[in-house]
Amino acid sequence: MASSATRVDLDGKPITGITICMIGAGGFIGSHLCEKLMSETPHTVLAVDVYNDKIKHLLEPDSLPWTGRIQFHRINIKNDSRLEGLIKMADLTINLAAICTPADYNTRPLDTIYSNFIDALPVVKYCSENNKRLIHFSTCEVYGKTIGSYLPKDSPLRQDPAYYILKEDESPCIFGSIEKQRWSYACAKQLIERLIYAEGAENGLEFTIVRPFNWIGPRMDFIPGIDGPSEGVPRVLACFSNNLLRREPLKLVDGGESQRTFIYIKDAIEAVMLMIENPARANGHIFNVGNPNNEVTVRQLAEMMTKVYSKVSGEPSIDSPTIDVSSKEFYGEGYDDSDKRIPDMTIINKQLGWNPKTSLWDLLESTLTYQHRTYAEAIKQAIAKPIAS
Ligand SMILES: NC(=O)c1ccc[n+]([C@@H]2O[C@H](COP(=O)([O-])OP(=O)(O)OC[C@H]3O[C@@H](n4cnc5c(N)ncnc54)[C@H](O)[C@@H]3O)[C@@H](O)[C@H]2O)c1
Ligand SMILES: O=C(O)[C@H]1O[C@H](OP(=O)(O)OP(=O)(O)OC[C@H]2O[C@@H](n3ccc(=O)[nH]c3=O)[C@H](O)[C@@H]2O)[C@H](O)[C@@H](O)[C@@H]1O
Repeated sequence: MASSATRVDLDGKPITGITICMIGAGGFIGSHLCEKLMSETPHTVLAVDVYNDKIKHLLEPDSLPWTGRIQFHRINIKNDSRLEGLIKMADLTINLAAICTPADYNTRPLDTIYSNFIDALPVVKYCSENNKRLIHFSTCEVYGKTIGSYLPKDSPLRQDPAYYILKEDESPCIFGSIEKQRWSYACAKQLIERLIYAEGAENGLEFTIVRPFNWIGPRMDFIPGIDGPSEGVPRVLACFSNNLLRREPLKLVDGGESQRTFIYIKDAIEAVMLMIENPARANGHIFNVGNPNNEVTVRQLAEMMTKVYSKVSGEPSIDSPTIDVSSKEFYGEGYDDSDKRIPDMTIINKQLGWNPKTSLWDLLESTLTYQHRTYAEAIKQAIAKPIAS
């Protein structure tokens, strides 16, 4: 329930309720953001998506304390004239809609480019023309590869943070060649960032751009064959969860040497809330949102998830918990990878005073407890079915 105590922003001013048009509200991040907005703020959400399974618990039944403050609009933003009306009704638009799973970037590059650039264009245009504030979700993938990755393997400069820390206002965007279609997503996101920035500079659009660094937690993507296609390839948290639930080895792409920093979705949502409620501090900025303290290689992530899953499920791990696969076999031709992703936190710290809190072990423990509770029984039944029939 929205707290009755007066809520204030970072400058001590009372926060009044606003209307937010949230596009992509039915996805992983959108579902957590809607939950937070409903339970802790007075704001109203016009939730736009083609799916609503992940926010059903917020929409039904009619007796929920926030009834009337969230409305679902089943709209495909590619071709629906109702979008502009919703943006006009709102004080703020948050655009989360995108194709954003690496398995799609090199196998469906056209859909990826259309989704991340072309389909986002009208949203930017309507916000700019109607003087509405926009929070747009970009990605840490816009940084691409680190400068350090191009240095000789034995160069001592590889250990120098200047060659790998990713800074919003300084780091270049380094992508592979055009045949490496993995970068179709990053390139489309980069161009929409540039367009939004230009709308700000030339037409006064009030914008904030978010670059998430591997946000993970409950409701991320799907478990193949249970609540998504059997042959689908979700992001790494769901791939590894699926393997653990099915007692299969976790697949390490190209040796699992790439490095990532993972952040708990609930920590990241706190940062977005600060952006929503402190426009004067957030407008005109691009923010990295990640947890620089939670860096692991993908192999280390697999090992940690195996240990945590054993703990939460009470089942011992299998004898060979991981297996190596090539990226060509796993993702197909045209895959490439970001080598290392550590966010610089200076700007978000200065503007919003935000810091992540949750350790990788703790966030995996709560997330894998959720995965086990939600899926273990369904997986058992799915595995038993062919034998029974
Ligand atoms: N999760 C992360 O760590 C992460 C990292 C980097 C960037 N991002 C960005 O954040 C945003 C949200 O990511 P997410 O993890 O919640 O992804 P998600 O796939 O769970 O959510 C995206 C939502 O957008 C909806 N959508 C897509 N196209 C649409 C259309 N044409 N019309 C209406 N709805 C549409 C989808 O149905 C989905 O519910 C994306 O823009 C993504 O690129 C996320
Ligand atoms: O989440 C993010 O911050 C961004 O990064 C992701 O990209 P990536 O981190 O490469 O995507 P994952 O699917 O989560 O893969 C992470 C790493 O694990 C590896 N992987 C994935 C799945 C698997 O089963 N095994 C495996 O080794 C991948 O090759 C990659 O190196 C996606 O592009 C976006 O969701 C988002 O923009």
